[in-house]
Amino acid sequence: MRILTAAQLRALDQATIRAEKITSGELMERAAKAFTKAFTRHFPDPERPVVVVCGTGNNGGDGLVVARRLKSRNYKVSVIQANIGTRSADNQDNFKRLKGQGIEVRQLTQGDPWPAIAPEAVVVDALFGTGLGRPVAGYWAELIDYLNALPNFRVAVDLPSGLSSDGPQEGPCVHADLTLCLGLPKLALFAPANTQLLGNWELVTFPLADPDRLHPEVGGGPAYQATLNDASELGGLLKKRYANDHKGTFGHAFLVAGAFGTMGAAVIAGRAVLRAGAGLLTCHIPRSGYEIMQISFPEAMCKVDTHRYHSTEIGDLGAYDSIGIGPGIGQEALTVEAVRSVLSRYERPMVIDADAINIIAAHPELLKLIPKNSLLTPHPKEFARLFGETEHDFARWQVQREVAKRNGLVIVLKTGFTSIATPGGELYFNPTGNPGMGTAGTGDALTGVLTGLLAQGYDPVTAARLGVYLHGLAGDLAAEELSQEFLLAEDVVSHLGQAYRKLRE
Ligand SMILES: NC(=O)C1=CN([C@@H]2O[C@H](COP(=O)(O)OP(=O)(O)OC[C@H]3O[C@@H](n4cnc5c(N)ncnc54)[C@H](O)[C@@H]3O)[C@@H](O)[C@H]2O)[C@@H](O)CC1
Ligand SMILES: [K+]
Repeated sequence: MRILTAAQLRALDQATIRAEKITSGELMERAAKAFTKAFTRHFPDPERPVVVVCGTGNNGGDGLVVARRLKSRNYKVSVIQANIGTRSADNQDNFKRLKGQGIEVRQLTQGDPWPAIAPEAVVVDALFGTGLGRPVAGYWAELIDYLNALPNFRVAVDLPSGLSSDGPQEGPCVHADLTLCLGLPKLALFAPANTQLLGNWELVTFPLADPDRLHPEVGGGPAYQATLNDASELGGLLKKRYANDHKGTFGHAFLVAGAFGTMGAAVIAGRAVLRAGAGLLTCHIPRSGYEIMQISFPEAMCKVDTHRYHSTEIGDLGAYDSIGIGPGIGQEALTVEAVRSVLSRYERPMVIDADAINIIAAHPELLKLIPKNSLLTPHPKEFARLFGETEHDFARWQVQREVAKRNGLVIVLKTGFTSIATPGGELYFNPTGNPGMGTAGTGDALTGVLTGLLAQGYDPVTAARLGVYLHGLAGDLAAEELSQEFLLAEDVVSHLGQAYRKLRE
């Protein structure tokens, strides 16, 4: 599913109107109908009052249609009409259509005292959407502050009013508890800095033209800026398994993980490699980790280092279909040399995580040794160590894209909505996962999943998109069953089976 800028969304609306021979009013009706359906799912009780706060653009127009539609379902709905500027044509039409419906409308003009809103009412925020042209200021900014100070549950139409859809946040913004985003996702939904403003968000879909056909209309460049991974596409990327397949078919993975005190990282990552479907796994570990590994994880084969506590000398790599390196390896000088040697000798895409990333950050000359199309999986702090600090989420995505392209790498930036930048310049966002996964070892599990997918012959971009999705989905299924608080990394790994099954459905 494509992620478009506000300007591209406007072009898409026009393309839809032309292609389907409908009016803009009919498109607004479509959007508001889909919104109302989602809204009534969240708030099924028509007795609970709903106050729709409408602006004068099409976001306000949506709000007016929503009010009319809720009224026809017998909801106790009223409207506050904020007279911000000139009404858009569809706003005007829908304002007229409110007449005679028995909906109370209160007008709000600059300088008016704030309207009273019953505390149990759901406030529907339809002041501004993607048409926001500048930060909200003056009286209307104070209205936003007033709404934010109320105890009411706030549901945003399309975007919380005041939110910048395509860039860093400037100015006041409604703090929504729930955002029902219309049509296609906007980049702002994925920015960690916007989490508090958006509340939970959901996408409300309705038929729109195909954005991939928009190119000429938006004046060059790609017709979309990023893509949201969705199950229907990813499910189709899963490889089939045949009756005569055997462990050789599914690849032999090699994992360099663990040190004295951090052998758990090797156990978790190793389990994830095989649970993701790789045929064979060999782990390179320091001598003191040998019993730990063999006892807790008998399915793995072990290559034991000459050093008791760290990995220092890593042997022949020729036999392996994929390599994962980094979880728990530490940053000892001898380990730095071991990483250098692996990076310079292996020629296929590999997975680089955790301490291997920190080692590369401390020895930037290593970046050039990384085999092309390898996967790097930094979290934001590791990303900053590698590629420098950025001012905001949008700048970081830009840097992520540039470094992925320049170095020919797949960069997996681990956040709430993990982003994946590819050597071809694409940016993908992942929708699965939950805060319960913020617990020790889940990153090691992701390294294992990715290494396991590469071993099975998935191309690196597909491995990243699938791996991040499956890992997050396994975490979601585990949290559903066990609660977010209870979750351990091993629960994520043990739910990979259900995640695969669900994705194949
Ligand atoms: N495909 C879709 O998703 C559709 C979306 N529609 C809705 O249309 C919205 C966009 O509508 P518009 O483009 O009319 O824009 P908005 O309704 O978001 O706001 C534009 C209005 O606010 C004014 N304005 C902008 N920034 C301001 C500021 N800082 N202070 C004061 N006034 C300001 C503008 O001059 C204009 O009058 C979307 O967010 C969505 O809700 C639908 O109606 C049509 C279909
Ligand atoms: K809004």
